[in-house]
Amino acid sequence: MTAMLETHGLEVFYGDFQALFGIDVAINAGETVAIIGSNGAGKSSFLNALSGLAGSKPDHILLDGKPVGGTAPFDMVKLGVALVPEGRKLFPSLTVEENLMIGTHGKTVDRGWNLASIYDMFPILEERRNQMSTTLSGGQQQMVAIGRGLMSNPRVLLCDEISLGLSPAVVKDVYAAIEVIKSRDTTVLIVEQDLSAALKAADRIYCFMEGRVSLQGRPGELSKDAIQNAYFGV
Ligand SMILES: Nc1ncnc2c1ncn2[C@@H]1O[C@H](COP(=O)(O)OP(=O)(O)OP(=O)(O)O)[C@@H](O)[C@H]1O
Repeated sequence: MTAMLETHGLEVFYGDFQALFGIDVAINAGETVAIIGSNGAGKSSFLNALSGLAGSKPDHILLDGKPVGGTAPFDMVKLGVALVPEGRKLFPSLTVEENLMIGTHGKTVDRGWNLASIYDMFPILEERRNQMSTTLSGGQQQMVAIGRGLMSNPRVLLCDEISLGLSPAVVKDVYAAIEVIKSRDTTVLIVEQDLSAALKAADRIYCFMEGRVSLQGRPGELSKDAIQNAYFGV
């Protein structure tokens, strides 16, 4: 079976500095995959390459077996790969609804994500639809960022550190939304420093260390020690 999205020997450079050293990752349609790893392991660089924000060689990233590495970010969205960026990156001068609508620009296929389905998942956003995004709490802003990504009706949603800086109760809400997204046949790739959140949500995990995959497998099949070794390098 051809994976929906896969990388083969993916390398990412920032000038002379190499952040990723030959990453092989495969994501099948309908799966939720988590990339875990400590600060600087290369998780964001990986998502940036998948979303076209960081350059890569064409055949280092395959979508349905076709080379897409180095494709411009907007064209990746049109191909069905949407990013929920670290730090949310909402437009501060726009309302909640305007921020959500920005996401529709890359939409090429209707997979059922629209304002109604986003508001169904996050009712608080409907209440606040006309408020400026800056007036929302951190958790609500994260909901807008997830909603904006979904508004492009992606095949795969790439989520970078969606629990960062949120209280445990809000993290629970955000991950409840991930369950809804999964149940609607959207493939999800999450980058997460919160190990327990990642292990709970993911069908499979990849652990990165210093720009390389240090461990991969299904959460239930990996021992706590193996994960800690791969994560911290102890
Ligand atoms: N724009 C950049 N220019 C130069 N080096 C960078 C840039 N972005 C990231 N790096 C470096 O690449 C390496 C991987 O960083 P990356 O942000 O991908 O890791 P990460 O696992 O996402 O960490 P974090 O959780 O801190 O975001 C780090 O050494 C980082 O300093």
